Amino acid sequence: MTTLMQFKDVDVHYGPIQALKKVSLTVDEGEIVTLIGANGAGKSTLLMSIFGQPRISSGEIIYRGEDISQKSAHYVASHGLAQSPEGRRIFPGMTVEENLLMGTIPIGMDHAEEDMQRMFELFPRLLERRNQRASTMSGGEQQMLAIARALMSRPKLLLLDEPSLGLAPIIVKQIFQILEDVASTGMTIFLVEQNANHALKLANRGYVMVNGEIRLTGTGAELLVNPEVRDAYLGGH
Ligand SMILES: Nc1ncnc2c1ncn2[C@@H]1O[C@H](COP(=O)(O)OP(=O)(O)OP(=O)(O)O)[C@@H](O)[C@H]1O
Repeated sequence: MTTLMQFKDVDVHYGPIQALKKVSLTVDEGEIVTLIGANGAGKSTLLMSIFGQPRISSGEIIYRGEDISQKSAHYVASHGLAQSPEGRRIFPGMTVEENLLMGTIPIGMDHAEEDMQRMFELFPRLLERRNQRASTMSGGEQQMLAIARALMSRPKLLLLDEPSLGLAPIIVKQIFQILEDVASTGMTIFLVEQNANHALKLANRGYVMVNGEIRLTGTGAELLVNPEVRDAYLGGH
């Protein structure tokens, strides 16, 4: 397997607070890897550090053989990394179509029309809403739009920050079904989630983060039955 992204002993500090402590993890091509952990564990910090905000204080972030930890967000985005951020951050006043076009910024408009059609096949709901302002859509639809927008830059690695956040269980199920569909196209996915149950069922491998440290790692199936994971993240079920 080819390693696509690797964190090697990464530390991140916010002033006196150490948010990431010697974090090491790998994502291989074609895998779905999840990072689970409680509120405040450091999951978003890890994702954002890929784009240089915050900058890491030591260690390396290797992407396709190159240390990208000191590169600009634009450099990272134009080299095949796309993120659907926590809270979605779509443009509320823009239509679905306009939001999708914003996703092409890192690569240019050459394939925009063709890629938009692909997104409408993957997300039929977005086709129905293509001329609607994003702010008028439901939370689940907005999440679909955020994922589709990230895919518009033809990423090699799709980074997702808590796609289930604030959504009703039935919608969460739909979102995870879509992620399975996206993964079946060969896309490599790194998924940060508090919803351990769904995330571990979807993922090939997972990491558990506690207070900025990687506490456990294993296949999704192994972590699902791990007693510590069950107690802390699956409500003991
Ligand atoms: N900009 C910041 N300045 C100072 N401290 C921060 C900043 N952002 C995050 N932190 C702190 O760093 C730690 C990790 O936060 P982070 O948001 O990465 O956690 P998380 O696991 O993503 O949680 P959540 O699920 O709430 O997003 C927390 O203690 C948080 O308070």
